[in-house]
Amino acid sequence: MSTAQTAFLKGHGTENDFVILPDHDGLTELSPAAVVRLCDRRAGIGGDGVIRVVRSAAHPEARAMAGEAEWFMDYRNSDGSVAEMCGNGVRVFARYLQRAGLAGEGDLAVATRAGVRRVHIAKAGPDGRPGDITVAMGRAALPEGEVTVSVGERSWPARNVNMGNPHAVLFVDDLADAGDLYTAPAVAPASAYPDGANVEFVVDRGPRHVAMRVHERGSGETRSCGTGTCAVAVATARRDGLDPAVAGHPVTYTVDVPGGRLVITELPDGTVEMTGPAVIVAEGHLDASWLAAS
Ligand SMILES: N[C@@H](CCC[C@H](N)C(=O)O)C(=O)O
Repeated sequence: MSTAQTAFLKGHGTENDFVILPDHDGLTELSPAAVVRLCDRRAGIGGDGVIRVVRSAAHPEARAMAGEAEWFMDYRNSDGSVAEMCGNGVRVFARYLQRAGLAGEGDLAVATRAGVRRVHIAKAGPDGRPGDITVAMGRAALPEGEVTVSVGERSWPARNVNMGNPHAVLFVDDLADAGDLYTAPAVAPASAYPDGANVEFVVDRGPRHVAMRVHERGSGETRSCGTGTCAVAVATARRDGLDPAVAGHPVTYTVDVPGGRLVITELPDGTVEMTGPAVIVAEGHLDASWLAAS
């Protein structure tokens, strides 16, 4: 990374936080080691992941989507691994584009490794507070087969939900049942998740209202996971005997996370919409020699 390419921003969506690297022309070599250094909360900027902002036309994985979406979200987990999709990240990505004058309030499309996602940036409030952002997250896939999640000696049946990235959703009596989540819960069978899993622990809060904790693949416990809230809403709806495709009307769940609240709606066509906040908190420049040392 050269000195001319070291601008960064820091942002979060319901406290799922990211280092944002504008690299519009795709000139930056971003190694897994550099991602780990950037996400380090003591020796780096700190974050659950890194979002590189690249023109779709400038990225080999996104070139085919360039006609539909000008911008590609190159998302990395804090351990340096690549992920297909990040729900909170897409909202923060859109907020970055808005702040940079590259998108306005209203509709835009964002290319991700899970495909193009359509985004709507709501108007700012009368107090100037930025409007919430809604993302069309695509359809949830619900692979068949039993899945079990274990923490220590305890095990629960879980639902396999894929929102472009893999999730195991389980219902517990108390969110404390998840334990300290310093290590990843065990998910079996391994064959259900060849690329690993994000794991969501869910409790009921009221009618169509749940709360969750998450252990994210590649990042550990985070304060929120957008794709996770979508997986949770769909899994909870099925548990409650609700399928919008059968009912013929949308089904909405409020999902509380440690870092805030997201509202998730599954539509009769099977697609899922996520609405929530996105905040840019800082903007600056990285020391290029520090980053080059990784
Ligand atoms: N926090 C994200 C998900 C980020 C990717 C995930 N850890 C994975 O590896 O699939 C979200 O808001 O969806």
